[in-house]
Amino acid sequence: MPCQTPIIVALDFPDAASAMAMAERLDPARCRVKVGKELFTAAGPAIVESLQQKGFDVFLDLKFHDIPNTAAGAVRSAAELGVWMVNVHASGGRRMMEACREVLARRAGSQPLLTAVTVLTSLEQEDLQEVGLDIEPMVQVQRLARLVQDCGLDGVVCSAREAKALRSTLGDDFKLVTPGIRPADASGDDQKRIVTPAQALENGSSYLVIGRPITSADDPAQALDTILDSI
Ligand SMILES: O=c1ccn([C@@H]2O[C@H](COP(=O)(O)O)[C@@H](O)[C@H]2O)c(=O)[nH]1
Repeated sequence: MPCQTPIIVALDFPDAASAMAMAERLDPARCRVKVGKELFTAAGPAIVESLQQKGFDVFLDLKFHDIPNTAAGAVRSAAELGVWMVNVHASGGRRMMEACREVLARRAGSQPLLTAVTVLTSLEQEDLQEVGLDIEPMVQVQRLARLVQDCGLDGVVCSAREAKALRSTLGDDFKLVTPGIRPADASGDDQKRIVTPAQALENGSSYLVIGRPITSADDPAQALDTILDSI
C-alpha cells in the first residue's frame, strides 16, 4: 500500500543491520524512510534496495554539491536505484541544478522527485555570518527557493519556519521538505530552526523529516503513532 502520511523517518544508523532492524518496526504505509550520508557510506546502494523490497519509498538524502557534470551523474545514479526522492544543495547554483534536472528529464522510466537544500536546519543567523553570509536564514531560504523553482526542481529542503512564506509565494505544487521537526517536549539536539509536527503542517510543509524523536524512542512505532495523532 502506498504511504498515506507526510512523515519521512531519517534512518541515521552506522550499519545496515541497525537500519533494517528499525525498518522492521515501521510500516511503509505510515512513513517513508530517508537514507543519509552515514548509512549510505556504510551500507551502500544495497541498503536502498533492501528498504525498497520491504515496501518503503526511499528519500536518498546525499545533498549532492559539485560541478554540474559530477552532480548530474550522481543524480542519475540515484535515479537508477529507483529512489523516490533525491537532493542536491541549492548553493551549487543554477547550472548545477539545471544539469541535474536535465539528466532526469532525458532518462526513460520513472523519475525521482528532485529537491534542493536551502539553509540547513542546524544553522542560525550567527552561523551564516561566520561563513560570510550577512543575511537572515529566512531571507536566504527565500532567495534560494526562488532559484530552485526557476531551475525546474520539484521543491526544497528548508525549516518549517520558512514554510508559510514559501508556500504563499511558490504555490501549492512546490514540495517543502522540512527536517528540524520536534514534538513540543523533545530535545532539539543539534537542530536550531525547529518546529512541532502540527505547526509544520499548518505552515504548509509537504513532508516532515523526523529522525531521533522516532528512532531513539523506546517504541519507535508508538512514537510515530503519537506524532501522527498530533497532526
Ligand atoms: O537542513 C537539513 C537537511 C537535512 N537534515 C537531515 O534530516 C534528519 C533530521 O534528523 P533528526 O534526528 O530529526 O534531527 C537528519 O538525517 C539530517 O541529516 C536536517 O536535519 N536538516
